[in-house]
Amino acid sequence: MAQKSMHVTSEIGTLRKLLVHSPDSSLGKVVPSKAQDWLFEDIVHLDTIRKKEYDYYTRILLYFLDPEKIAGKLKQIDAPENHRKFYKPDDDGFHRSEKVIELQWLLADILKDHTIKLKLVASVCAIEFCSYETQSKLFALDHVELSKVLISGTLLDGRMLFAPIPNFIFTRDIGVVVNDHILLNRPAKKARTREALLTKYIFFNHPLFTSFENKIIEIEDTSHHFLMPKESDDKKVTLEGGDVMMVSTNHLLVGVSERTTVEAAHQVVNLLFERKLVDKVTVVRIPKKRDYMHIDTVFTQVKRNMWVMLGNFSRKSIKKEDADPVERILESKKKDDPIKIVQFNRHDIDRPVYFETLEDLLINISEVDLKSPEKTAFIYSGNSEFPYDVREQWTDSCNVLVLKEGVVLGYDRNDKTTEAFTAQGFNVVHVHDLLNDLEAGKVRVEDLKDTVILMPSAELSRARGGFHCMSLPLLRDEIN
Ligand SMILES: NC(=[NH2+])NCCC[C@H](N)C(=O)O
Repeated sequence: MAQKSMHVTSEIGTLRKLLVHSPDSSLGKVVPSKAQDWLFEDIVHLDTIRKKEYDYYTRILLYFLDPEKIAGKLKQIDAPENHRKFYKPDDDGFHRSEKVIELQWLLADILKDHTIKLKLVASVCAIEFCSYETQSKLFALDHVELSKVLISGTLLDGRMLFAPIPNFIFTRDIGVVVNDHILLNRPAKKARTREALLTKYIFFNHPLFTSFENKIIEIEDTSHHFLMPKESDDKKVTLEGGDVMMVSTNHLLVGVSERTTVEAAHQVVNLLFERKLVDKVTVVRIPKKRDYMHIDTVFTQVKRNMWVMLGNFSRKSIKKEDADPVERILESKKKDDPIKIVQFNRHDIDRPVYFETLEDLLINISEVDLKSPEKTAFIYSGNSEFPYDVREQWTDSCNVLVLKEGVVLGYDRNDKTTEAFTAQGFNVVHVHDLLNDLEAGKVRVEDLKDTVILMPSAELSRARGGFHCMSLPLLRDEIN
């Protein structure tokens, strides 16, 4: 059988291809007064985020997914006279990996085509309300420069035409591969609208994605929404990839959250069932809160039988409330709405299954869908100790990316969560040391098992996303 070029059936199969976007100058343009609108809580230092943080992500991804590009060459690549050109998408020396795929590079590629350029410039100018003159000016730019301007919003001479899209590094939210299809998002926040537009053009037009022909799923507003008065926003259709998880060949999770609406989840269930893409869709409703934003900020998978999650949604914290009824009643006023979990089965759609707690669902996935013979284990954010649990969740302790089963990338600042990994028998290694050992031949990627790779995070974490958010997996090995 020919090797599939785009296929994802789990969160934990060995990662072979993904889409990323390295921090462009947008991140250096976030101003305090716009930080919240642009979905950052703070401003970040561009040079640090690039050189001291994100470059490590690129290196480790290439080491695992496309080693020919990097193994044994790091010293040369990082020599000062090379000025990081290996990491710069618009530079001739850019790595151009077809495994660790950079969106800006793909965008520049499709803009070589006259018709696509025309359509995309007009669409961007329409959503950004540009003048006709600006539109003509943009159209006159060459494809590489135009790709930069469409992302950063700024011309080479420094003139700002429209807002940057600093959240473009969170490629997860753009779309999710469901078996051999891709489900595109519909962002809830205005700050992320242009991202969705640019990537839609890439998926429909770039030759790398020909295997997605007729397999791109888009969701649309319904007349229920656009004919209604403005207040009835519950019919709005928005969906972000952080709320979608392909947990097994036949099973997709969809979060209903600050970003993804009930109406969108409803459409996803129907669209996927019509196409017989999965048998089960579980809708996980979490409180609409900035801290949580998507389901992947409160849990992600580590191994077939292991998950990292926020204890607030744990069976234990729900039980604790039974202890003292007065306390429970008073406390419950300020507690989050409980999580609600409903699972639909394509063959018996009128009889959904309800799960009481998040752990019940995750155990069911591990033991029923993934047939794990071992007991399911949970690692809790901040080891479930207040206030570390919520502090570390805020800096994405629950948002890890699996490179291969049991080998995950996480932030180095979440100390208590890291301790909880150690208690489960995990090795902990800093990416810097791991890269040195890999280059020295002391360690091989194939030999790594049950390991948390700690990534520098002082600046990156202020953008409010972790490595799960910074990745759009396109190909993962099947797990058996
Ligand atoms: N899948 C995720 N959790 N993505 C995180 C996105 C963070 C980004 N600043 C936002 O608020 O949109």
